[in-house]
Amino acid sequence: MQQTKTLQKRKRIALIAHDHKKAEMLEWAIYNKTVLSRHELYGTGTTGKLIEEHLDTPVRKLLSGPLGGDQQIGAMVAEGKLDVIIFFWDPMEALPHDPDIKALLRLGVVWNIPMASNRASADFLLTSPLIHQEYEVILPDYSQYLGRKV
Ligand SMILES: O=C(CO)COP(=O)(O)O
Repeated sequence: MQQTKTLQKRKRIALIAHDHKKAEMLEWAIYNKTVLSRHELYGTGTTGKLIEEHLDTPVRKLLSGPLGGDQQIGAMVAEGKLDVIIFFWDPMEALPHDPDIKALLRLGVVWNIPMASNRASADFLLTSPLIHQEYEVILPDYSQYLGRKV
């Protein structure tokens, strides 16, 4: 039988931006302050602090990315504790925690999480009627992997 989960009206949204993308993330977040403040916001350390200060909206701050913040967000995804990820990652610079970034992006796909990596897609997500709706999502079926002998 297919497994589903119900996404509440108030979404749990993770906001993450690399250093060269922080200004863009902040501008986007300020522009979308009204919508964002209706949801539960999470962020990696520095991004979260920046957004909290400028939006005057509480953001649950995890560790800074290079110190494990991406992994913490990834763990939340795996545990079904996040609904949306807005992650403006830097396509122009290699970062020391690249494996963590890749791991987070992978888990977002594994768990069928709506993810935006740039402003255009973030706008699509935030203007979707689903952002304020309660709705049911079908969870991916990984029983074939769970049943496999390692
Ligand atoms: O490095 C990050 C994500 O990979 C972001 O971390 P900060 O928000 O702490 O800068």
